[in-house]
Amino acid sequence: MVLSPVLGKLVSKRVVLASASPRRQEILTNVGLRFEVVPSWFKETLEKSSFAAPYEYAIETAKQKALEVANRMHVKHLRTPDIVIGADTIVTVDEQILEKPVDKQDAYRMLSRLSGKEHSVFTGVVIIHCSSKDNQLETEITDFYEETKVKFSDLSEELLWEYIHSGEPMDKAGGYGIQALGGMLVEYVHGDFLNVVGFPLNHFCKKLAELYCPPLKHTIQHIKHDSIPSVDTFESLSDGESESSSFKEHKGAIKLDSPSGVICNSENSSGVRTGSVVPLENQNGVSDSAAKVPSKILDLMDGFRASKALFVASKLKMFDHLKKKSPLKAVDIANEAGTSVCGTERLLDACTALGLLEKTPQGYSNTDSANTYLASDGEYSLHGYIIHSNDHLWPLFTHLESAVKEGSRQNHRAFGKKTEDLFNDYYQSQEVKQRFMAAMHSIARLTARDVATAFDLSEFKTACDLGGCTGALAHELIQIYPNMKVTVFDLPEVIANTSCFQPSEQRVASVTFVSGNFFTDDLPEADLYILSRVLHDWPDEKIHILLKKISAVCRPGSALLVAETVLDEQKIHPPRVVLQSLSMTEGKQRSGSEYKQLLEKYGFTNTQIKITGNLLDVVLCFKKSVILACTEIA
Ligand SMILES: Cc1cn([C@H]2C[C@H](O)[C@@H](COP(=O)(O)OP(=O)(O)OP(=O)(O)O)O2)c(=O)[nH]c1=O
Repeated sequence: MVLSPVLGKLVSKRVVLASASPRRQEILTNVGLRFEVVPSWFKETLEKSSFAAPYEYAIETAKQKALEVANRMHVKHLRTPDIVIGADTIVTVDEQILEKPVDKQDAYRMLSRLSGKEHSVFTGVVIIHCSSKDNQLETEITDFYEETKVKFSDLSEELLWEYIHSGEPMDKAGGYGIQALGGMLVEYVHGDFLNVVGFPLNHFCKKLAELYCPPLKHTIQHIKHDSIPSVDTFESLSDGESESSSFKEHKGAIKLDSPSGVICNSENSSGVRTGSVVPLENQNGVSDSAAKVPSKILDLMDGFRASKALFVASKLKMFDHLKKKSPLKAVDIANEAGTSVCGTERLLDACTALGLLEKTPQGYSNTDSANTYLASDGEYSLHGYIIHSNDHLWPLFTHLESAVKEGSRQNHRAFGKKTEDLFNDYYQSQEVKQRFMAAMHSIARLTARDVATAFDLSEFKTACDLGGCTGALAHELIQIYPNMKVTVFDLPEVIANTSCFQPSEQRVASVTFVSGNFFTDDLPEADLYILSRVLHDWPDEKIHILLKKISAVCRPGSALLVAETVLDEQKIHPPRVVLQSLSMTEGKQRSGSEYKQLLEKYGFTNTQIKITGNLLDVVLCFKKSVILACTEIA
């Protein structure tokens, strides 16, 4: 079992831990999993006597906890998670299930039952894969449990009450915490220690490996040529790395033009279906070796086609046409877009193959996510950023080879202008300016809620979003913190163009736009300064000027909030951000410890980092010598 390929696959997914347990959060954070925490509201009231075995009760409770969160996120927040993890820990002694004590007497009752005896700790875990079809939540559930045996020594009354008065038993199954003071009660532990603490990490990692990197089936497939086995479509082929085969069953016809041969199904040890390919020349007999199809590499090879298909369909507003009316035939869309019918049909089919559209005999329709993220008018539309990617990033990336050889940004090759000229260009040409602002607005809208709620900011009465562009984050902040007033500080050319991005119904008075250059002009006063997607773009000298200025104006009690994607300590995850670095800006992406170090240099301490699972993570730090408690919002 190797964990990094699994984590690599999960990094682009919205993973949610449906648990308020700080122990579970810590255990999963320690292995490098990136996840959001959304505690479950499910009440642990299942009828225990209806379960044949205690572990069944723990699994069912874990399942209900996770399903409650998956449903709530799906319905309320339009944010269907990809994976929800739930867990439930119980202690069993003399065939009785003990959960968390309700009061000290209850803790006494539990602990005295455990005194001098061996008991079992069961944790039930579920991993739910979620998807949304026709606005309905669809789930695939994997569950397991782990048992650990723990023996307590004989506990005197005195010791029992001393322990109960410590307060530790109250939020723990069985009324004790083995990882802290409760450790003194324990004579021995047989099995996974972390299982007792609330999460069986070893079993969980094995399960993830089974789901995401199933072992390759090297054994030869025996195929009789007169009995064609049931077949999968090409998408389900696995090189041991493809996600599609891991937990989705594909049914369909044999892919006749498959270059490699006939594809047949097999089941691995965990009951997960995998595909293997039998070379054509061996179909009449027994194959010597099952060829591996490196689907991940093939996907990477073809990635540019997929990106460009998305860009062009967005640029031609195909998702907008289909949002207004659907289903539509290729010819209707071609008429609307002023494009060729045959070209449009190929593009629409490509978008369908990529899962962006649905195709029926009546024509093409948007999927739910195309309606939400690709049509240009949606609240969370990525249209602006997609157009920026097509018009600005794509030309830059065609010169990647020169960029790597020269170690510099390739604006002169891509646009015939030097970096400096091009940057000025953003504020010269109205079209380029609007495009850039729309791109920034796209990302800010999509991330604003997670950035604004990563920490409880309610104690800050005034905030200043430096380089806050269209004010998308500012508007989210005043929604969540009605007593906050936010100043958006940006270049005059930007501020002059913000009107078309303003929400109609908001309390506009709480957001003020101020023009200025944050490197050279005085900064507005605020309790909280915000730098969202700023630091990664600038070289160290510029960052020095900016952070020095912010530090100088920060009053005691003031804080700085940095929203950036925080890299892991090896600086290889998440891949999206590592790839972003290839555009060779003079700035750089940083890991959590690098942000902490950087901010400390300018007198900011008590740094807290929240990995949100969204495109931006959040770093909050406070001006030195002032200690403020800032609690996370779950
Ligand atoms: C036995 C034991 C339990 N525990 C904890 C693990 C669990 O957090 C808790 C059992 O309660 P659970 O109901 O499993 O979990 P929870 O209420 O803490 O969180 P949520 O329901 O939101 O997921 O007891 C310890 O921390 N140490 C121990 O030694």
